[in-house]
Amino acid sequence: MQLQVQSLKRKLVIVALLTTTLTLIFSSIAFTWLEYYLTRQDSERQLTTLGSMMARHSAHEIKAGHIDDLQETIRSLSAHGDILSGCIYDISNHLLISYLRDGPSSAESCPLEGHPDSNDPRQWVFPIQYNKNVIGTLTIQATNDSLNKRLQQFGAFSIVISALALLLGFFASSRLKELILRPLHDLYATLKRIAQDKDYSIRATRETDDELGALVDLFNSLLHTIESEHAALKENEARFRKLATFSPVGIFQVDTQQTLQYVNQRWREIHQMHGDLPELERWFGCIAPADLDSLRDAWQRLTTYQESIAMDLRLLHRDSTQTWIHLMASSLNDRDGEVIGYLGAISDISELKSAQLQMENLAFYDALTGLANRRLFKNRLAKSIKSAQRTRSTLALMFLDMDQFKRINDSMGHDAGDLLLQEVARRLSNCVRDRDTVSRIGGDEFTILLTDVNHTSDVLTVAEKLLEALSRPIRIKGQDITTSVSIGITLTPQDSSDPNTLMKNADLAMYRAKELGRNNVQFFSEDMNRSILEHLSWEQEINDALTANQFTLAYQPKISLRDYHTTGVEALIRWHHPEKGFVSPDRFIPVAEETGQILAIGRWVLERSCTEMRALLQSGALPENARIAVNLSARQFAAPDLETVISQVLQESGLSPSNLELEITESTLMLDVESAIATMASLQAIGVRFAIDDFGTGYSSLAYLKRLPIEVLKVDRSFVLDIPDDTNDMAITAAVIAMAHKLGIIVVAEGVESEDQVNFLRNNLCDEGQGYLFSRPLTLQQLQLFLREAQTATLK
Ligand SMILES: Nc1nc2c(ncn2[C@@H]2O[C@H](COP(=O)(O)O[C@H]3[C@@H](O)[C@H](n4cnc5c(=O)[nH]c(N)nc54)O[C@@H]3COP(=O)(O)O)[C@@H](O)[C@H]2O)c(=O)[nH]1
Repeated sequence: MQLQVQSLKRKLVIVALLTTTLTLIFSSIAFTWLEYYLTRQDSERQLTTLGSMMARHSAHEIKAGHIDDLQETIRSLSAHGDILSGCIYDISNHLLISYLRDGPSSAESCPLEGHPDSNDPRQWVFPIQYNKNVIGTLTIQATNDSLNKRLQQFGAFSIVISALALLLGFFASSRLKELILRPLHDLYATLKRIAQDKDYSIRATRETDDELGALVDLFNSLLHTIESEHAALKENEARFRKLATFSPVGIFQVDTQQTLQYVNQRWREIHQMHGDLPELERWFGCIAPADLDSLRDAWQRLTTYQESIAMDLRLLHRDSTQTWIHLMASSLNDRDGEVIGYLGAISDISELKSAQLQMENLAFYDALTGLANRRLFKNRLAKSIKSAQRTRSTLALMFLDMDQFKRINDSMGHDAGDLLLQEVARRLSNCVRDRDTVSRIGGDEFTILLTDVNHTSDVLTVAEKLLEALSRPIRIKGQDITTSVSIGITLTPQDSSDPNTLMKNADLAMYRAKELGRNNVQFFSEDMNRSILEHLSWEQEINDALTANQFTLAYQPKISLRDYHTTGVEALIRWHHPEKGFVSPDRFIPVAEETGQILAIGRWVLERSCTEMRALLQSGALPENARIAVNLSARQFAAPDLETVISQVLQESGLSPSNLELEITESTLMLDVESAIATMASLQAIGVRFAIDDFGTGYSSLAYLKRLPIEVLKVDRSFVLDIPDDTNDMAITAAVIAMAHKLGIIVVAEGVESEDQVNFLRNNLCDEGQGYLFSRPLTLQQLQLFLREAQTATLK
């Protein structure tokens, strides 16, 4: 800036001097030339006049022959300093008389005598006339001496004048500089000081009354405005700072780089944070993990779309305590709308929250036991029903009523009654999972909501646990009190999906339990009651059957429909109950599946079938590529140790994996296709083959079928059953066979009972058949006989 001011000064001086110099040069040249021209003209006029006068005068003297007088006349030319020579000639141009300024020896001579005119002086020739007759000639030669002298004098004068003018110009420009630039410089210096000191009270001094003075006035008035606004701004800021400092609300400011710029005292108090301002991330780190995602989400929306924040959050302190805060934040924008930061406020709403919680507690919780009240229970029941409908899961609603509570309450007083209810509530809560809801819906009535019920037997287990928990004596006021409850149970979706109906169902079931002699559990539906009880007894009996070796295996041959040879056998479990007789696998396998007993049963079936198959193969009863097909239930298939179990069984029995075929139903495979593919692939890798059982009864997803490593597909017997009467079933069976062949899968038709069915299956190129037509499931001995007879028949 300084540099520019100096350059302005220099420019001003240079321009002034240059202008003056050029003006002087041009005017000097012009005046000199004019002077020269005029002086020369004047000198020539004088010499012409002198020559004319002398010629006229000489005429008389020549005529009169007065040569002496002529001499006198010509000598008068000496009065004129510039005349070099004057010569008078007669008519014949003979020199009569002459005047030579520098004497006869000078270089000058009379021109008509033919002397060279070396210096080229100016020359005039005048005829001398007498009575209009030319009687002679006068010549005059003159130098430019006086002209030159005059020019020299003029030049010297001009130089002196120019020098004076230049001096004057320099002086004038310095003065000008002083007059214009100094006020400008002062103005500049003032501005610089203001900028440096931020002191808007400084004023520039007005020194002139001209435009510069007006500029200073304008500048000062501008300063005045800025000073006032600055003061107002400072006042506002001071007010804000004071407000912020003493504010009961925590205030914070974040810049666009996401750095905390300012927090007030209250903000620090709420956060229990002192020292340097934390990074925004560290601040976020103080927020309870449960609220962090929503805060990040809101902050993202604030910084991206300038959406203001207003939310409740929990702040975690180092001492593990927490503070509820209400956070509000919005963007700060400049005049052009550009975001320049974010301003926010937080207030401690812990007390508000706890009051709210208390209110909620009053509204939703039982003040005596702290359990959910009827309102909250019904609320949760409705929500759980919806969620169970979505996830296709089962809920159980239990209605509990304390037996003899009124008697205890009346005899021991209400205090004791309250203590009893509190203890009952505690014991009930201890018997269920956290996600289940226990509530006291009034007096001595409790309800329990069990979510995600896997098996109905589990509900009974919980109910029995509750009965047991409450059967233990409760010590109140030094007295052991024995109490019991009657429990009514209803299930959704089985009984109803309406909350009120379910409450009514459970209530009714509870009354039935009371009628049946208290300390009792009853399910709402009779069927359910029966089936649950049956279920429980089956569970026990299966355990007994396993230990008492009541299970056996039957084998049903699979026959090639091309040449009717036995390709393998399917192992089917049989249970000969000591009292009930033959129990169908359809009856006990689902129970074993529910209780998990299927794992033990399944292992037994695998071990027995593999061992017996190995013996059959070794005896040559079956061809060496024959396979034993073993059914795997869903739970078995999903067991993480399936591969280990199969490998162990194969190793122990000595059966080659290539002689083992595992049958899995379509529905089992579809439970989790990806993991089914992985399980099958790992077993296939050791040489075990897979068959898909009951094909057509489940999802029949051909898309999945392509992805599953299946080698055998068993068409469900429900399709074979009505061949040749049901054209639909026939079309489906034919299509399934064709499709499976396209995928390179062997097809086995189940439940083949007639020749017509065989003909149809053969016509449609079905590979194998299994059914009563060929053989019912056989004992090992029967199978051996069957195979022997088949071999004999083939030989014949
Ligand atoms: N997880 C296990 N499941 C097993 C095991 N053993 C049997 N089962 C499954 O139980 C269901 C009933 O089996 P079962 O009563 O043994 O019936 C089988 C055959 O007897 C019957 N069958 C065979 N041919 C015919 C016929 O021509 N007509 C007719 N009405 N029924 C016939 O079909 C049953 C075999 O079916 P599948 O297994 O689909 O090939 C049954 O689902 C068995 O799978 C076991 O050890 N583990």
